[in-house]
Amino acid sequence: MLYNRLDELRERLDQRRDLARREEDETPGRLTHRDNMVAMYSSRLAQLDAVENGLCFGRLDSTGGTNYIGRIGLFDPQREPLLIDWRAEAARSFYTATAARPGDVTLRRHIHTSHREVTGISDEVLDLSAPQDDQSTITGEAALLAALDAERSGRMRDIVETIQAEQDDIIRAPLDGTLIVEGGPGTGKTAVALHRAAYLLYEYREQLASRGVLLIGPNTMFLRYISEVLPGLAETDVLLRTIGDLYPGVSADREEPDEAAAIKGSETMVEVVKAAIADRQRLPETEVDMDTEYGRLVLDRAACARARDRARDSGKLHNAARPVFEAAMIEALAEQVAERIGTDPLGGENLLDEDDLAEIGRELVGESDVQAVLDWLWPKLTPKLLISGLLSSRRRIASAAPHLTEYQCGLLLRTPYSGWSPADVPLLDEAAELLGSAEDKTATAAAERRRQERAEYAQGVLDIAMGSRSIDVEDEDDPEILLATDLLDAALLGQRHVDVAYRTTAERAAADRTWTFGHIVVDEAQELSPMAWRMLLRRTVTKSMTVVGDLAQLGDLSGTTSWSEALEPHVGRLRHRTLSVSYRTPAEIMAEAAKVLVRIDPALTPPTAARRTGVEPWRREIDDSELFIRLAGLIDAERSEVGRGSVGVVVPNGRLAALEDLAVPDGDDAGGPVTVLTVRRAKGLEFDAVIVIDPDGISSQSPRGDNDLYVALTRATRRLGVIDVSS
Ligand SMILES: Nc1ncnc2c1ncn2[C@@H]1O[C@H](COP(=O)(O)OP(=O)(O)OP(=O)(O)O)[C@@H](O)[C@H]1O
Repeated sequence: MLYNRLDELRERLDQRRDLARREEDETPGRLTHRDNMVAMYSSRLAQLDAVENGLCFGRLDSTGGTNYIGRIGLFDPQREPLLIDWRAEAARSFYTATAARPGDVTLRRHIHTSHREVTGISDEVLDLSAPQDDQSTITGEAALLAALDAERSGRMRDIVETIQAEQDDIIRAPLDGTLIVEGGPGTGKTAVALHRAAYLLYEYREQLASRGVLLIGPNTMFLRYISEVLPGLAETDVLLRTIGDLYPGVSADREEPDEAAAIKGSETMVEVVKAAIADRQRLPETEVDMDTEYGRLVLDRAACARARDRARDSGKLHNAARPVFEAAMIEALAEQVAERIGTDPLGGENLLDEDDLAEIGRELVGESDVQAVLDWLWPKLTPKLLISGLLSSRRRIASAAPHLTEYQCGLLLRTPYSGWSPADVPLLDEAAELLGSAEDKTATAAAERRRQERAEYAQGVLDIAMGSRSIDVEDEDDPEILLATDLLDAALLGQRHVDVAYRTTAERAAADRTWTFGHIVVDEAQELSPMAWRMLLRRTVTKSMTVVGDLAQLGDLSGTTSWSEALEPHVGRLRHRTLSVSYRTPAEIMAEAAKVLVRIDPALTPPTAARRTGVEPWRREIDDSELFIRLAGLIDAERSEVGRGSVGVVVPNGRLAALEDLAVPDGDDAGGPVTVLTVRRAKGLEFDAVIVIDPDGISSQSPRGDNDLYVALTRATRRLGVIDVSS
């Protein structure tokens, strides 16, 4: 019945899309309207396709009746609920009712399906005095344990069927303010962060639809790993980004030494960027000369300094202050011309008046020699020009960052046009803030801004009404909503000829550096440097954020060591929540990792493992010369243990090149995929079996090497092996 309803809805959307496609009115406004409608229907259809598997996964019996819980809400034609969206308040006790505190819940049933078939159920009877079906068994943990033991495919799955009470509490926490979620490895921080994004988009639809939600992850491999979770929950309007690709038009894939990244991440770089800009506001050694139609004109250093001071004192950003500098320089040049051609031979006042001077000034501005001098003394700068100019000149680095040693200056130095590293990106953003736009602020620019605002408004209203709302599918029947979007389209997008193609909020946000989001979720947040936080905090006006991380897993040298120090000065008081149970790492493996955790900080305690597997971690010592060949054999053995499950081989940075040929990216006849990776890449990921190579090498590769080793040892869901390398 549920699937019949889903099919009906799909068919209806499909018909509407066809109808929209056949729209024949070819006037520009109607064409845009048609394209928008087609895109929106397509995106809604994709959302319905995404919930096909596991559409309904739970049943909740309470004294008030029976409800079915699923990925979306469905209603019958009489508007009676058929399926309750997992995020609705009515579904909440599915996650929170316990035997000790059942509330009015009598039975919780997990329904297991494969495609459209029910393959099993597991029941938890919460009120033992209630009449029981003979078939019911008390299997509250069965669904959870089955999920935890399941093979990992290389893509994270959602946990919507088995969210635990402490996780539910965080997922449904109010939107306002900044929430810090801490928890050890495998406690579900990423899972909770993703489900919270989906929940917030459902619960605060109108607030968030037009501004969108941004999720920051540590690297692109991680973003790929989590990329299927939100679409599977029918949410497509979350922008997933690393800090390195948050700046539109920049893809930061250049590698650099950790030490260089650490320098760039420090907050002192704000002053360095300011100094680099000041450095580009030059003065000539003695004088500058220009050939003009009035002959050769010369301005001395003092005259240039006066013009520079006037521009600096204007309080404007560098690019906006350029016209001030230009005006002061032209004034000085025009006076020189006036003296030359307007002097009264009889000794009276200069023969040229204000208007003449202005006319001379206008002519001088158009002179190419004059412009070349102005560009040299006060160039219009883009962030990319400024930062690449800074980092490719030892002289400029030393002048803008006098606090750095020569060795540190050398670390920052790079050849021009050699691409951007992730740590460069917050510098670009800082530069963009300090430079201001390099475009002339002409009337056209203002008009463009107004046009954008109008388009954004229209798009926002559309998003709210149609595009990015969560699926509460019966709205599809609501004539008011359809009428509203049709009217908006006709009025705003059509009659006013505002030329916006339909783009999701996430797409529009991705293209706009100054976009501010309705909510920001930061995963592996301990890795963010002070400069990265500055960049991110510019993307939120409301400071509504969910920040998840674990300080014990901090690897980045300029990362976060205290949440309150990093954030409270910018966002005010923080709210804190903790996750205490590790769902990934079995007790046997957690015991191994705990030995490293005490080295990091004896006061820290590891999370409690949700399960034991009975499989102890193994340890071998292998001679360096035999490592490759013997490791190949050990990987094969692990693959046969975990079937189609995944194997991860975590190596010190320096061994990656020698061992990466052992990877089997997509799996083969012998088993599932094998990934060979450094700790940085492994962050946030998990594998059925993990082999950690050369733990001492990992520990000693960075001042945070023990943290890295702790991360490496906690990536396995089932099996762990450790190989010490001797030489
Ligand atoms: N309630 C749950 N039901 C089923 N699986 C869960 C649950 N909570 C977490 N998991 C699973 O546990 C594993 C670890 O979760 P996740 O990656 O979110 O943890 P984490 O705290 O982010 O870990 P790390 O800090 O090591 O990156 C994932 O496979 C996740 O799906």
